[in-house]
This record gives sequence, structure tokens and C-alpha cells, in this order.
Amino acid sequence: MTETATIDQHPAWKALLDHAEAMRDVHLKDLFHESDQRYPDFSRRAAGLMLDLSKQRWRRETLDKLLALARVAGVPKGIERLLAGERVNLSEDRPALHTALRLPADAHLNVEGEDVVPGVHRTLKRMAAMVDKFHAGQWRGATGKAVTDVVNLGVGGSDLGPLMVTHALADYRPRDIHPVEVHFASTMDGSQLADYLTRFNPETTLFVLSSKSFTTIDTLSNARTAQDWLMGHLVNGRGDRDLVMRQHFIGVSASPEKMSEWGISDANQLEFWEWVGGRYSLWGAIGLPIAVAVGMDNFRELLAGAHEMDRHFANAALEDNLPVLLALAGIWNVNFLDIRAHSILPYEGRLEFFASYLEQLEMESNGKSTTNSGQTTPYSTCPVLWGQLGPNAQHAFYQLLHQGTQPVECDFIAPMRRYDRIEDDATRALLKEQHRLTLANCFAQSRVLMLGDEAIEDDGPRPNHKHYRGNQPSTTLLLDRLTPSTLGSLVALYEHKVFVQATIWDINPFDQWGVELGKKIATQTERVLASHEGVEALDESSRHLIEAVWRAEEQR
Ligand SMILES: O=P(O)(O)OC[C@H]1O[C@H](O)[C@H](O)[C@@H](O)[C@@H]1O
Repeated sequence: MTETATIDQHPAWKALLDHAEAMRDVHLKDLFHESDQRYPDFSRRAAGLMLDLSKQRWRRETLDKLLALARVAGVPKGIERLLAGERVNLSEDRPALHTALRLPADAHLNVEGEDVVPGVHRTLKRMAAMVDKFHAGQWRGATGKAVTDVVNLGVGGSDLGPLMVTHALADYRPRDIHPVEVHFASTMDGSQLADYLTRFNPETTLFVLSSKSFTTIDTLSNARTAQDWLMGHLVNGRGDRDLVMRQHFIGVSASPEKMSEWGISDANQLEFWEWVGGRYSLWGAIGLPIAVAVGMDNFRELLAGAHEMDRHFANAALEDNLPVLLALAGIWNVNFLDIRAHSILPYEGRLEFFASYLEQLEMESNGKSTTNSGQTTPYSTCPVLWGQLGPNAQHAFYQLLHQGTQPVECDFIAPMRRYDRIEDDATRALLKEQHRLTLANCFAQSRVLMLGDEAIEDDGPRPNHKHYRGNQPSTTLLLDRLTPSTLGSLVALYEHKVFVQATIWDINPFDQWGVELGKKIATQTERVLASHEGVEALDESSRHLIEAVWRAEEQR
């Protein structure tokens, strides 16, 4: 390839286009008739996860061609460079070292002359000390009462990861500790926060200000309201402002200066590094709410599970490498079968926020159209990704999956075992039955998506409106159980999948310049809204919307 040629110019890409043409009329159901080795050919296990890609619309030959593409696109070298801490984030000229956050304490990783592991473990120790204090009932508010509610104020990567994991591991809350509830407020309109402020006791509420940059207006405006609420209730002669700041605020950021400026005391600052991307940051100090909710031991298990996936990613051959295979299935669907929508469907209530989490991880990372050398990508990149708990989605948008006009790729995710720990026999039996029902639905849906009408034998002829075309590809991911460790490997699996796809598409998954312009314009628009000046310079639609708001304000 010449310097400027994009990957679609490579013979490996062209071979896939020809192959896709030959596959165009092949229905998924026929692929299963071609071989009785399809499941062993297309399923792999690693780190407590079982990945079944046999319901993808591909053949062994397809996978071989995709693996060839991965090789010419430099995936093996890319993996090495990522894990070694090289500057893979080109536009910001820095490494992307989320994997360093889950290295064991006795590991070493020299990044530009410095071993980063000791710093990572110093932070984990400081987190552990904070968590111990909460769980012992020794973290006291300004009036001396033990803290009972910890509210994370953050957005994007400083919210979605901790929120998703805290929810997913709700069964792992330690017993016999001073009870501390963890809550999340992200919305800039203050709705979530306002709800907490009406219900919580300021004397026993602590806020964690989570923001890598410590400049995000959403978080800072929530923080200001929270601070004002605390000061209003706690500083009327009964204490002083410094005490409230010390006992009711923790800061987590890559900018200690900004935390100090805001008033976070040094002892309550947890720092992380510029080389940890926001949406990849739940593994370090941004994970503090997780550790408060489930305890430090479980948090360390989460890291260990992710690390196991990192080792698999580093060492497994490409054809057995789960993140690589998952990425290649996505590339095949987007670039060669023209399937540009991807649904994430967990069959496990505790994974309620998993789809939202992946929406940021995948679309903010790979929603790009400029290659690393500055060209416009002549091919599609990240598909539109959305999802919801599978069983609920069955009653909502599955209609489109089965009979709509959009081709969609689906990821079904479920634990094989559930509810083993329920003590009461009768309740356990019933809940296990519910779990079986859920798995049956999960497997039934992927079968119908694949086979269409044929999923039901001897069902007789059907009118068109009852016809299921099938032929929609899906991936099934089974976890042994949903534990801190398997959750860690699941998340790391998707992180690495995103990296592999980015490497093939030759885009940078670690920046997000596309969100900057909106922020700037919002600042200007806020000025117009507040000052009533400059509206005439805006477009007609925006002008009328703003004027409608002003009129509504006048009518109050
Ligand atoms: O952690 P912060 O610096 O507050 O950033 C929070 C979020 O906001 C930004 O706009 C980015 O799009 C996200 O990637 C980031 O996670």
C-alpha cells in the first residue's frame, strides 16, 4: 500500500467485497446445512466468557479473509503497541493505558522511562482507605453523623461506567458494614440531583465530583447546586465551610490544580492520568462509587477479570482471540453486508445500563470519518448502536428486528447460571425457573432472527403480514455467572473489540473532537438566552425557539 491509500484499496478488502457479492443471496439457515461443524468452528471460550459467532452470516472462508484483512491492517502490531503504552492516541499524542489500571501490583510497565504500576496501586490503596472509612461508619459529615449516601456527580465516562457496574454487581454488596447507598446524578438540568436534594439528609450526604477534565459544565453546575445546598443547611453557625468541604466532597480528576481551585481538600483528591481516556476510566479512581457499593475486594476482582481478558487479547492467536473475532464480525456486517445498526440485548436485569455504557464506548470511540493520516474514510465506520434489556425490548422494538426493513446485527448476552445464592429454597426454585424462562427467550429470539418462519416446524403457510424473513445475524455471549470477574472480562472484551475495529478502519478510538463544537455553541447560546442579546445573528429556527422561551418566561 502507498502512504495515502486507505484500507479499502488493499487487495484483502477487495477480496472481501467479491466474497460478499458471492454471499449476497445466502440465507443463514442454509449455512447450518452446509456443515455440522459450524458451532465448534465459530465459538470460543476465554476468561469466563463463551462467544458464539455461528449465527453470523459468514463462512469459514469469510473469516479467513477477514483475518487476512486484520493482519494487513496491522492488528497484531497494534495490540502490542496499545498494551506497551505507545502513543496510540495520535491526535492527542499520548498512550491509552486503561489496561495498566488492571495490572497486578507485582507487574511492571515502563512508559517513556517510568514504571506506571506503582502509581496505579498507590491510588487503589487510597481508594481502599476511603472505602474502609465509609464501611466502618467513620466517614462523618460536618455535624458528626456517619455518611449514608454517596452521590457521584459526573457525566459520560465519569458516570456511565460506574453506574453500569454498580448496578450489575448489586448482588455483591458486602454485608455487616455500615450501610452506604451510592447514587448517580449526571444530567445538566439538575433533575436527578433535585430529586436527591429533596430526599437526602445533608448531614449524611457526600458528593464525589468525578470529572477527568474538571471543566465539564454539566458536572460543575450540579456540583455548585450541591455545594450551595450543603452550605445552606450546614453552615449556619454550626460548622464552617472548610469542614463541610472536607467532610462532604471527594474529587476525582486528572487535574489536581482544578480540584484545589474548586475547594476539594488535598486529602480528598484522587488523581488519575491523562493517558486514561474518560470512557475507559472505570478501572481506577473513577470507579470509587463501585468500590463503595461492592467493596474493594470485589472491585479488585473486577480488575482481575479485565486483566485476564487483556492477557488473552495479548497472547491468543488472532483466530482464537475473542475481541478480534467480535470485531471482525462487526466489520463484516458494516462494511461488506451493509448492516449499519447494532442492537445490544442483555438477558439479565442487572445489565440494565450495559447498552448505554456500550453506546458511549463504541460510538464515541469509533464514530469517526477521518483516518489517522487525515483522509476522509471512503468506507463506513461505527454502526448505530442501541439496546435495552432483551426481555423488555421483546415487548418494544423487536417488531422491527423481525419484520422491519432495516437489517440489524444483535448481541445477545446472558449468564448461564443465576440465583445460586438465594437462601430460601422455594424462592430460589422460582427465581431459577424465571432465569430458565429468560434463557429460553434469549435462544428463541436469536433462532427466529436467524431462521425466520422455519424456526417453527409444520406451521403451515402464512399470509405476508405473519411472515418472518429471518437472516438477521447475531452473536451470543454467555457468562458462566455474572460476577465481578466475568463482568470485568466482558467490558474489556468490548474495549478491545473497539480498538481492533479502529485499527482496521485506521481511525483514532481515543479522542472525541466531534463533541467539542456543540459545547462551544452551547456556551454562546446560553449567553444569548440569558442576556436577551444577539438572537438576530442566529438561524431562523433557533431564533424562534429562543423567543418562544422568552415569551413563556414573561407569562409566568
Ligand atoms: O470526565 P469529564 O472530563 O467531565 O468528561 C465527561 C465526558 O464529557 C465529554 O464531553 C466527553 O464527550 C466524554 O468522553 C467524557 O467522558
